[in-house]
Amino acid sequence: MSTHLGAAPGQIAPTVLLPGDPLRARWIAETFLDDAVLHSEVRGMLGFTGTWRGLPVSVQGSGMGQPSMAIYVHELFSAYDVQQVVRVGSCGALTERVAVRDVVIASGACTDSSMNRLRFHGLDYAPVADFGLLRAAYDAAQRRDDVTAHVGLVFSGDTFYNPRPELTEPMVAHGVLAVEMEASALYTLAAAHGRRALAVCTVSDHVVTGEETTAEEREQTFSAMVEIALEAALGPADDGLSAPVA
Ligand SMILES: O=P(O)(O)O[C@H]1O[C@H](CO)[C@@H](O)[C@H]1O
Ligand SMILES: O=c1cc[nH]c(=O)[nH]1
Repeated sequence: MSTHLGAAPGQIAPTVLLPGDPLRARWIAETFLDDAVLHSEVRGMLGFTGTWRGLPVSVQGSGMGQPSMAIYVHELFSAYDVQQVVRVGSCGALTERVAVRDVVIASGACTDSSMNRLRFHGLDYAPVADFGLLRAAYDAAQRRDDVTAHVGLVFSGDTFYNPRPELTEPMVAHGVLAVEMEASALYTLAAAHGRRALAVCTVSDHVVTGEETTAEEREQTFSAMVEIALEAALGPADDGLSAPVA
């Protein structure tokens, strides 16, 4: 056990999917994993371990915002030796190039959070995704015909209700596709611990058009994102074409 996770040593897999919503964690475990076991419910932040295509994988709720997420990811890395974390989140689209229910694979994350500046004594740091996970997620998304995926920057904000809407236009002009609340600190923590991280997010709402999904849809319907994350972390289905030549 660690301070905020109830799992016994060895109960968490080297690969963890990380939704903010603990109920999305339960839906993922029940929908995509075989033999999923609940191993943590401290503060209601549910964590499960099961298998996907025979490979061990865990799913852990992280809460909303970088301080909450960082508690869980720090403990996953330092107490459970987790090797790779793929955030499976929701995000708000900032540009009409991106539609509700599209998937955004975050190559890097800007932020207004002070967490990185505290770590680097006021200097800026550029948090980026693990390239291997990023490339694998892009490839997994390209194999599907049921979702449009975008690779680019997200903005990991400390506030959900944006106090500075005038910043949306310059951010979009500088390549930011969507807003969410965790990727930046996740990427920094992974770098600090020498582990792999990626954020794959489904667009739950559109900051420009006002279109939005319901809370239930955000909890239980973002399947493509989950399958892309699983394939990125654990490998594509064996299609028989990649078997080694005898
Ligand atoms: O749906 P999740 O993964 O929680 O992600 C997004 O949703 C929450 C805000 O509603 C924030 O955590 C944001 O990053
Ligand atoms: O942080 C978030 C997450 C989803 N949608 C938003 O607008 N912001």
